[in-house]
Amino acid sequence: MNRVILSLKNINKTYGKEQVLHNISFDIERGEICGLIGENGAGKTTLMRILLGLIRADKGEIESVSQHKIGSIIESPALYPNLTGRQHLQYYKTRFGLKTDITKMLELVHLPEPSWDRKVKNYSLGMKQRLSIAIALLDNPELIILDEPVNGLDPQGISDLRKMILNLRDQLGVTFLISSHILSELEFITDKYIIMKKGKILNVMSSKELANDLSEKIFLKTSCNQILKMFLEEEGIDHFEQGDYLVVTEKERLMAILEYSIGSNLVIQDIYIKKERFEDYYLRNII
Ligand SMILES: Nc1ncnc2c1ncn2[C@@H]1O[C@H](COP(=O)(O)OP(=O)(O)OP(=O)(O)O)[C@@H](O)[C@H]1O
Repeated sequence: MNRVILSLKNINKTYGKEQVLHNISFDIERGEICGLIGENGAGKTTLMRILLGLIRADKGEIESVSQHKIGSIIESPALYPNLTGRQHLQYYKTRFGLKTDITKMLELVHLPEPSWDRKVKNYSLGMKQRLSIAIALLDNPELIILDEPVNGLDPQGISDLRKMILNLRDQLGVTFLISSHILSELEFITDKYIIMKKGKILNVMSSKELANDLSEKIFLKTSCNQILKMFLEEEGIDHFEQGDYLVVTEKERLMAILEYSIGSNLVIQDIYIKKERFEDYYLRNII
């Protein structure tokens, strides 16, 4: 079975004289959680609106599962302050002639039961997000598109949203395309990163590839760092000093460093390896 459920080929979009999307191409596979990452103005929202058929691309092709199987929360969803959560789902269910079990949807998005019959004007932002996702799920979509869903949520809200997205993927097999301008917000849940800059695709990489790309540094504290430093300089091993530590950026030279230290009777007082944070990688490579 073909696992690709959405395939973009050379999507271009111009507003007036400004070309905001340049030859955007990538595939999304069934059940994947894809992070669409890019700084403000990179073109994420424009691309998502094209995917949803809200605006037209100037050029390019989108091959997808049937359009009605894409759910989305792309702009602040139309929530009515004086309706309850349950009434919202009932309203959309009737409007679109659906047969979905409303209680199941409310449970799936982990909206606490006491709030089901409370007016939405009393909901927190996180609860509104969950209700919006429940609405998007009503039509049993294969793909859900979320535009910056993390915006405005506190750390607990972000963690709850991540758990909910994983649950929906695992329980219903829903595929997600989620935009964010902060890489670490989607860390731990994203299978694939689609990284955009100034309307272009900079990179499409799996989370594993990204993890391998994160640099690692060895922090070393010995009984005499000066002796070790001389060795590093002689051998041309890239390093710098930070407080009591020598920091080596070439992890593959670790064995040589340890052999030298032991051979020179240096006592290794502390050693640890620190992996680059997602955010630093992002700053180093993307912005
Ligand atoms: N309706 C429009 N008319 C003219 N220009 C537009 C329109 N919508 C977006 N743009 C421009 O297109 C570019 C991409 O905007 P877009 O909103 O897609 O980026 P984004 O990555 O979603 O940014 P953000 O993270 O700020 O939401 C920007 O330069 C923006 O000013």
